[in-house]
Amino acid sequence: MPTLLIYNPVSGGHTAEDFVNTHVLPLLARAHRTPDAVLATAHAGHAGALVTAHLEAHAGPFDIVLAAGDGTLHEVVDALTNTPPRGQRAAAPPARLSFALVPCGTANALYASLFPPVEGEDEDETAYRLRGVKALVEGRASVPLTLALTSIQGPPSGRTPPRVAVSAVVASTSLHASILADSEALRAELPGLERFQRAAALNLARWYAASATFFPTEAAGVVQVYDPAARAFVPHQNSTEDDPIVDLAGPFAYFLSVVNVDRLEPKFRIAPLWRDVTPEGAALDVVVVRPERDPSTRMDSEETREMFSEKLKGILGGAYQDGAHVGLTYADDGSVWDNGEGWSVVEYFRCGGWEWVPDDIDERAHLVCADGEIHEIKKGGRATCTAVIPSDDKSGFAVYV
Ligand SMILES: Nc1ncnc2c1ncn2[C@@H]1O[C@H](COP(=O)(O)OP(=O)(O)OP(=O)(O)O)[C@@H](O)[C@H]1O
Repeated sequence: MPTLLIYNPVSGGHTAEDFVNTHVLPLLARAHRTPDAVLATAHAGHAGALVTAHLEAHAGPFDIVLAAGDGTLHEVVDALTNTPPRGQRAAAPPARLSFALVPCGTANALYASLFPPVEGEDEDETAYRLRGVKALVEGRASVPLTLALTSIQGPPSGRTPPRVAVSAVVASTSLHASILADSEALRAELPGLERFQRAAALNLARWYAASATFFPTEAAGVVQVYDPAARAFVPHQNSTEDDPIVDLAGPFAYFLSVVNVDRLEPKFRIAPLWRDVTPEGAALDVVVVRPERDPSTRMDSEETREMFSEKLKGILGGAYQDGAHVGLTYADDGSVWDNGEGWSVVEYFRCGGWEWVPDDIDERAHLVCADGEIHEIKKGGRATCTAVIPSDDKSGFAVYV
């Protein structure tokens, strides 16, 4: 199958070029899979343009070896989904595009989720980073990717058509979108994961004024929510087959949906159920924290937000303990337990889609993050996110595992 190798020389710790030359190209050559082209990205947005141009000139299906992080993968799936087919892309029926990922980014959420690091296993780092390429050269089947399509719409009276952001990892608002909006400015100073922690500290006390709506998955027919007592997904109490849509009032502290991943960093398992209870068909897992579920939150004030920010830090810290946050509940006095009794602290939804309508007065609630890229909802607008999966094994995107 035609193979294209693309690397982003500035992803993460700038290791991609050296790693490709030293390890990836020799491995491909030994397997007689020398790429038809080896291309380096020269600027933001270039990965999408390179792949689109290549697919317009050559017929698929294609394998792409991608040495980069999640943001570069996002550029490729976003560009191909949003660019009307021309050339070979228009002449031939849709062809599947399969990626062999080489983790060279900062977070590498998708790679870490597909190949979760095993505690105590002392595989060396080079072998670990070559697992995706090994799966390709060993001829393993690629696994289809679910996509999250987030339509960013302006006010009903506006004339700009909605922009559809395509995610293969995350679509979020609230704290996560604020972190990604602020962390980019810290990239030069802090090239590693620390920049996300620094940006988190700046934003932990913010609450986001918005309302959200959840739509059911086709498979379940209802919106599901994780029940810490049952340790399982159950139908949300407001979702029935006749009336499955669930509305949620703000304020929100955290609102993050994922596809394909259970973690955002190798050890940060924010959506553990994605891996523990594999979704059937197209689905999104959405992790929500609403501060007013805390029984000790009596009124909204700066002091309350500061106090809740400490609690939120502890709650999200559960993601570093193998996803323990999803089992936390509130005692009557607002303290947080893990005994399964009381209100769940985190609302963990499995749904087919969601809608987010920010209040006009809250500027930060207008930010939406799609795989690290930040979009802004115009005043009076909304964001609507839907999960989609390839309709057959000849279309869409897939990854070698
Ligand atoms: N030559 C280049 N110069 C500057 N920016 C580039 C270049 N090539 C690509 N980019 C930009 O680099 C950004 C970051 O890349 P990428 O997502 O691969 O790494 P990362 O952000 O370090 O990792 P992760 O997304 O896994 O945390 C991409 O969004 C892309 O727009």
